[in-house]
Order: sequence, then C-alpha cells, then structure tokens
Amino acid sequence: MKVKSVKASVYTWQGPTATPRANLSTNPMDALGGLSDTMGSFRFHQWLIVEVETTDGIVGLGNCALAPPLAKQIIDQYLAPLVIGRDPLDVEALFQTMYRSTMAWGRKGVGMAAISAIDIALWDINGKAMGVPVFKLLGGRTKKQIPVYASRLYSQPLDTLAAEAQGYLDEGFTMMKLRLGWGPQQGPAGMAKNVDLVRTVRETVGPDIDIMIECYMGWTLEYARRMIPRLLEFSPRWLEEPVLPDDIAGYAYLNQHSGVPISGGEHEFTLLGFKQLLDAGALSVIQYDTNRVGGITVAQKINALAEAYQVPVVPHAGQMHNYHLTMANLNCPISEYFPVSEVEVGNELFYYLFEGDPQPRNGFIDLDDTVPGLGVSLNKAHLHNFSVAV
Ligand SMILES: O=C(O)C(=O)C[C@@H](O)CO
Ligand SMILES: [Mg+2]
Repeated sequence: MKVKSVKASVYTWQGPTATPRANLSTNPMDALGGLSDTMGSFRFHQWLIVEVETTDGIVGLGNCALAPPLAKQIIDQYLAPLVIGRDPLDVEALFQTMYRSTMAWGRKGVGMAAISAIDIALWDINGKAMGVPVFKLLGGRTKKQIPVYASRLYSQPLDTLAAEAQGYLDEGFTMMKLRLGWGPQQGPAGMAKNVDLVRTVRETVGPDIDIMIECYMGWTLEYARRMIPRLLEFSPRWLEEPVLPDDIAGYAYLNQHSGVPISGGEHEFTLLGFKQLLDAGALSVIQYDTNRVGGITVAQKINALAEAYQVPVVPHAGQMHNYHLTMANLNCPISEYFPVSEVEVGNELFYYLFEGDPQPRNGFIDLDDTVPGLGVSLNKAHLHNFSVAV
C-alpha cells in the first residue's frame, strides 16, 4: 500500500457566530489594548482538513487549526510531495522526513501544525488498515472511560457564570475550567474582578469539584506573582498559560514558587520543545495539542518523556486526535471537553466539521474498541455553513 494523494482543504465558517464580548479571556494582545483589537486574534473560525488516500482506497483524515490557509500551502507545496508514493504505515520515517526537510522553518508553529495534520491522517490509515482504533496501536485501553473536564466558562457577568457552572455540575462534570478576563492592564480593579470570577465558580460548585483557571498567555510574571496569591484560597487544580510560551523561566518560577500547579504546552511543539520545558521544571501538567505538536507520532514520544518526569499529560482540546492518546496512556489521566455550543471563539467548530467525537455522559467519555482508525468522518450536516478552499 502506498500514499496515492493528499488533499488539503481549508474550511471557513460562514454561519452564525456569537458576538465576541470584551474581556472574554485574557490573551497576548491585551498588552496592546489601547492600540489594537484584543479579541481579534482570539478567533479560530477556520480549520484545515487533510484527506490522505492510499492505493488500497483507504482515506485517512487529519486536521489542524493554526493558520489553516498557510498550513494548506505548506502541505501542497512541501509535505505532500514527500509522502506521496511512500508506505503510510511508516509513520516514524514519514514524520522524520517532513520534520527534517522543513527544519529551517517548520519545527515550530504552522509548519509543525501542517506536519501534524498529515501525521494524524497517516495514523487514521494505520488503524483502518489494521482494523483497530488508533488507541489500540498506541498501547490500548488504560481506562474504563476517560474523565473529562468541561472547558468554557468564559469571563462574563457573575450570575450567568454561576448558571453555566451549575449546568456542568448538573450534567455530572466533576471538573471545569474557567477563563479570567483581566490582566496587568487593568491593575488592582481587574484583579478583584478575576477573584470574583473564581469565587463565583467555587461557591457554585462547592469544595469537591476541580476548578482549572485559563490565562491564555495574557499575563506577565510580575503580575502573576501578585495575582496568584489571591486565588490560592479557591484551590485551583492548575493555572494555565500565565505567561508567553517562550518565557520558560517565568513558567519555571511560577511552577516552583507560586503555590499553584502551572500547566501549558498547547503553544509548544516537538519532543525537544517539551524536553526544554520539563528540564526547566516549567510545568506540572503538559497540554500539547496533537494537531499542532507533531501529530500522534510526536505526542506519543512526549507521553513517554513526560512519564519519565512523572508529569501528567492532559492534551489541549478534546477531539479524537487527542482522545486516543489519553486512552492509551496511564500518564494521561483526563481529557478536556469543549461543550457543544454556537460558534463563538471556535473551539467548538470541531463538532460542525466532524462526526464521531464522543459526547460526555456524567463527566466521562468513551472510545469504541470496534471502530477502526480515529473514528471521525466529515459532518455533512453543516457543510452549507462553510466555504471550502481546496
Ligand atoms: O481550551 C484551552 O485550553 C484553550 O486555550 C482554548 C482557547 O480558545 C482559550 O479558551
Ligand atoms: Mg489553554
């Protein structure tokens, strides 16, 4: 069997979209609040879908969501020619070929997202060719079900925030993640608002529910050192991406001295990228995203490295390309779950593009041992709401 073709398509959402609210979530653009739209870069309304077809007629589905039009260019012009004609089961050699041939510019960011999309498709082919789900190729079932945390609770008025948190509680979730809305630019008044958000969720759900806090790269080390002590009373399970991804020293300081476990990694790439973070003691929880980090091939290498450091892995986002890794690794205790909602930031777009992602029941999801490959297919029901560039 050989790779016969690689089709990369950019899906752009044209359907109804919730109006972005100010201070929905802190993010790196906040530092330029007076000069630029701080929510503009916080929109993920495009997705790249890769269909790799083999000479045996098997089609593998891959995807990525970082700069999809660029990822498509990279696949069309650089990566597809490297994999066409090759054995799709040779995932390690094919990853190394794509990685090393684009080393000068592709080892981080959109280059690695493009490589990830093809790698995910190759693993889908592997599972389909062997007649088993991908997690069975990675180590098999390590959990009866996967515990998931509800991940939304964007910064909003306290009454609606409490109602949303209560809703997840009523659905049986025992873990949930909220977004803070304020950072250095808003000073002490913003700090008080951040405390109100976390207090509201904690008071709603009680002491026995895990609360995680998302900062999405929107703070500085100096601000985090002043803000975090005011959050400790709420016992957050982790504080996510407080500083810029390249501020490894900042991560390490907060992870070792702030009193709260620091998580991150959704904006880091490759095995050696995570070795740097682990060597620095920068993280208490690793959160790579398989459709960014180097695909399933790299994600599985990071899982082994993280286990050696005894640092758990909770991939960014739910989505099948991440769930299979969580199922196959004991060191991946739980998964993220984006509740299905109207299109807002774009995390939820996955459900409009694909069918097959498991929906949670009582705070757990499960994968089907009998469905080969990744177990997702294109969702035709919403196709009319997308423009597609092939
Ligand atoms: O879910 C996360 O960890 C993210 O960073 C998603 C991003 O859209 C912020 O909510
Ligand atoms: Mg995050």
